[in-house]
Amino acid sequence: MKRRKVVVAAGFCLSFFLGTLLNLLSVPAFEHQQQQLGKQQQLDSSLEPPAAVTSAPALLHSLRQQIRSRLREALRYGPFPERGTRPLERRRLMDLQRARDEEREHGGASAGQLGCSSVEAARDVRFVGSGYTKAVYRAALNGSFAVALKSVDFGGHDMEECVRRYGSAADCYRLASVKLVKEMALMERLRHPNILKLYGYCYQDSNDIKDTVTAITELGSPLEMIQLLQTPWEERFRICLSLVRLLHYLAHSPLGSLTLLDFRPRQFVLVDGELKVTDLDDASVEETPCSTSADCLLEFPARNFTLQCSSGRCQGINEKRNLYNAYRFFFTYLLPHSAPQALRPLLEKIVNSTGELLWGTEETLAHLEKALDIYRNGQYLINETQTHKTEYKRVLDASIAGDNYRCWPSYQHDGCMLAVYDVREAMGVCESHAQCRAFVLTNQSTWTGHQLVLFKTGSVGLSSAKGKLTYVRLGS
Ligand SMILES: Nc1ncnc2c1ncn2[C@@H]1O[C@H](COP(=O)(O)OP(=O)(O)OP(=O)(O)O)[C@@H](O)[C@H]1O
Repeated sequence: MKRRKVVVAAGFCLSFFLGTLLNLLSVPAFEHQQQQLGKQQQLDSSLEPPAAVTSAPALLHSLRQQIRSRLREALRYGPFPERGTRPLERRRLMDLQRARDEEREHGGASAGQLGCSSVEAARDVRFVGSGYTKAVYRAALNGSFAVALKSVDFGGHDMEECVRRYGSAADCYRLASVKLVKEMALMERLRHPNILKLYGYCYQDSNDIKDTVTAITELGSPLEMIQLLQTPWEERFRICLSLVRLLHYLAHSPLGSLTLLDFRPRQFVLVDGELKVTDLDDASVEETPCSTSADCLLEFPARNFTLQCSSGRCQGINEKRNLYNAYRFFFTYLLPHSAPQALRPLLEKIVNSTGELLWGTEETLAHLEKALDIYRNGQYLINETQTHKTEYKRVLDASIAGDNYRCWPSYQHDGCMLAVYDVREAMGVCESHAQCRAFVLTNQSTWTGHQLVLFKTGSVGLSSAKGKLTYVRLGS
C-alpha cells in the first residue's frame, strides 16, 4: 500500500446557518489544535530518551525499554497472559483467542476469520485517513465486502520522530505497532455495537521490517462535524445516543471503567448512521490515585472539576472525563439545535447536566432513551393543537414527478424530503412552507420508524405509483 498525501477538501457550501455555527465551532477548533499540539508534545516527550542517554547502544536500550513497557500495558487489555509473553508470541496467543471466539460464535460471524490471504486478495484499496501513528485504507474483499485496513504509517509523525531520535526503523516500528496491538486487543475484549468490529489481522514482512501488522476492521466513514451540522436532527440525535450507549458500556466494561484519553470527533466513525469508536490506542482503565480531593482535578481547556477522593482513587474520574468530552465535542453542537419544540427542554437539561457533570452515564442514558421514546411514539406532537386550515385531496397509489423545492434539513439533496410521525405532522409541515402545494408519503422510513415525505410545489407531475400516497392541497 502506498502512502498518499491527505487532501483536505475545502469545498464546503456554507449557508448562513453554517456560518453562525462555524463561529461557535471555532472555540473547539482552537481547543482541538491545542489538543493536537498537546498530543504531539506528549508523544514527543514519551519518545524522549533520558538526558544522560546519548550513545547509540544506550539509546537503543532505552527505546527497547519503552517497547516493553508499552507491550506490558497492551497485554493487560488483551486476552493474553500478562507474564512471560514475548512480542512474537502474542500472534499465536491472539490466534488461540480467535479460535475460541469462533467456537463461541458457532462460526456465524465473519469476524476473526480474516487474515493475510484476505489482505493479499484485497482490491480497490483507497486511502481513508491517518493520524500520528496509523494509516487507514478501505478495501474490497471478495469483490464487494468493504473493510478497513489499519497499519502503522511508515511516513507518519510517530515513525518519523522516533527514527530521527533513535535511528532504528525496525525498533521504532515495533514501538508504534504496539499501539495497534493494544487497539486490537481492546476490540477483541470489548464487544459493543458502538465499538468497531475487528474482523482479523495479518502479520507479514514488508518494507525491510519483519512481522508488520495490519488490522482488518469494520469500515466506517470519518466524522465530519461540518457535515453533521447540516444533517436532520434525528441523525444527530442518533449520534449522541450511540455515543452515550458506548460511554455507558465503557463505564461498566469487563476491564473496569475505561476512559478515552484522546477524545476527539476524529476518533469516531459512522457506520450506517451509528457512531462507533475506532481509535482505542489511548484508552485507559487507570483511575487516578489520590490522598485528598485536591488530587482529583479534572482539567479541560474551559473548565475544571474537582472530584471526590475515596478509597485512594478519584471517584468516577474515567466516566466523568468521557462524559464531559461528549458534552463539549458532541452534545452542545448536535443535540438541541432544530430539535422538535416539545423535546427541547429535555434536551437542554441533558446538555446542561452533562456540562456541569451532575449526572453519570446511567442517568444521561436514561434521559436520552426517554427522549427517543417520546420522539418515536410521536408524543412530541401531542401538544400541537393547531388544526389544519387547508383541505387535502388524498390520492392513493400516486406520486408526483418533479415539482421539487429545497428545504433544510432535507434527506434529499435536490428536493424537500423530511421525516414525519404521521400525516397530521406532514400537513403541518406543508402549511408552514410557503411553496408547499402537495406531499408524497414515500415507503422509506428513518431509523426511528418516522416516514420520509417529499414536499412539492404543485401536482402537475401526478402519476400512478404503487404503494405511494399523495396529498394535494385544495384551494389557494
Ligand atoms: N475503520 C475505519 N473506517 C474509516 N475510517 C477510519 C477507520 N478507522 C480510522 N479511520 C480514519 O483514519 C484516521 C486515523 O485512524 P486512527 O485514529 O486510528 O489513527 P491514529 O494514528 O491513532 O490517529 P490520532 O493520532 O488522531 O489518534 C481516523 O481519524 C479516522 O478518520
